[in-house]
Amino acid sequence: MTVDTVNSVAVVAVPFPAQGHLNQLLHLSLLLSSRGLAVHYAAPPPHVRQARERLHGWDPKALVSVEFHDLDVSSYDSPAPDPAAPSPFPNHLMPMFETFAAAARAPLASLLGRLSATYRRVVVVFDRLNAFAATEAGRLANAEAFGLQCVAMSYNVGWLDPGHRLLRDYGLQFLPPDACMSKEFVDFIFQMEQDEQGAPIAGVVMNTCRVLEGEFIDVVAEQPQFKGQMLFGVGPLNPLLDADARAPGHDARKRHECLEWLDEQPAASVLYVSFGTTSCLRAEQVAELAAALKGSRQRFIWVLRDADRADIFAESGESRHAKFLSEFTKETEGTGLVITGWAPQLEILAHGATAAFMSHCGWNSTIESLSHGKPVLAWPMHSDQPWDSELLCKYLKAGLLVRPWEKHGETISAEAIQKVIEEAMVSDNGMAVRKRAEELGEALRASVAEGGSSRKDLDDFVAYITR
Ligand SMILES: O=c1ccn([C@@H]2O[C@H](COP(=O)(O)OP(=O)(O)O[C@H]3O[C@H](CO)[C@@H](O)[C@H](O)[C@H]3O)[C@@H](O)[C@H]2O)c(=O)[nH]1
Repeated sequence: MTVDTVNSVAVVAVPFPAQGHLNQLLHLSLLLSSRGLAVHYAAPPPHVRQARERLHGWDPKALVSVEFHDLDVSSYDSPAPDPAAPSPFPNHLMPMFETFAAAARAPLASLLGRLSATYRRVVVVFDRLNAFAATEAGRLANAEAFGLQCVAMSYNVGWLDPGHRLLRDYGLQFLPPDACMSKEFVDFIFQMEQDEQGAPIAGVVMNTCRVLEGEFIDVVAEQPQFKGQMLFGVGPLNPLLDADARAPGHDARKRHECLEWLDEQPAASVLYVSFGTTSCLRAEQVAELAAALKGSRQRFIWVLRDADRADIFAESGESRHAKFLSEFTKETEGTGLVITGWAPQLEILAHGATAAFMSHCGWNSTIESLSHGKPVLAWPMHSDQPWDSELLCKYLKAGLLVRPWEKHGETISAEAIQKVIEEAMVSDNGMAVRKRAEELGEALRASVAEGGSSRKDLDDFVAYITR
């Protein structure tokens, strides 16, 4: 591949505007720009800013290698999430999702038009929720489109055929999408799929790899919907940090205080607790979890925050738990830390003092945890998370279930939570699950290293788009 071949290709990344998606396309953008490709990242202005400010695991200086573009969309409501809502799905984000889907197409088309006039080829890598980007790429003679799959590939197997033999063989349950997502969001996905039917898609880049989902990737490749598409399993996309948990280019003066605290703790002694960016716990559930953490006498870091707003910069920064926290932090001083702001999750997971992760099983959290060799205490909240929890606990055997999704309407008692914490942190079974996660961590590291399957798929993807 000559320098000219690389230079004559522009990659345009089009993320879906929510943290768990912005993040993955930014990792991929940085990986591609580190290979010398011209990469453009296009999103509504607050989401460009969000993706840049929350970048993790990379030297922030790397951001200069990507060109960021604002896709101006009209204003939308950005309400606070409702922790007491009957459905755990973050429906408060719907006005923004709908505005984005309707309005981002025109500014994207104009960006693609400009790039198409300058470059030999324009490669659009779009979040698979944004199929309109593939339609726009299809209007240009020198553009092609690849979807980025931001959730487990095995999720597609369940989505296409919940009774598939592979699921039956492993005793895995796939819940219908409309059980775990709001009706509005399911309708939104189907509407987008329908509108863009026939959009020309060259292939799918997957934030997963053969170590985790080889059998499922093979099944998906056989499905009529994916026939003729190339599949590239390039994950984990998140950087893999060493156990000293120092991201490249890190500035010791800006290191989060929780990392200093972790430095003081014994190896593999801390439970990390966090539920991503789209979930809230009801006040009574917060109290039960707090009692479990205290009762277990295990060291912990707990990220206690609500779901993001559509525009995270509209957030007040105040925690609704401030009163409860002033007491709890006194009672647990020395044993645990509570973070109400943004936590450096990758660094925490990489740290040698971290033993395990109590998580809602968002796909980022799942793959970030496994890629740092840490098991998951699975507490799925909505969307693909119940599936990820099945995969983690029953298939990969690197997770322990805190509570099945079916009980999402109930408050889980402190005793029940504490039992799982103790199982993970001190029992023989917990040790076996931790060992299994460690093995997977090593296998994932090997996947992205020279000779590994993810490295090869990324090489193949770059070779194909620069052909
Ligand atoms: O204080 C925090 C909180 C979160 N994170 C990061 O934020 C991301 C959260 O992503 P994820 O774990 O996937 O959870 P959600 O934010 O809930 O992600 C949404 O998007 C995912 C990808 O589509 C889906 O798998 C989830 O179900 C969906 O809720 C991860 O990279 C975390 O490392 C931090 O760094 N610090």
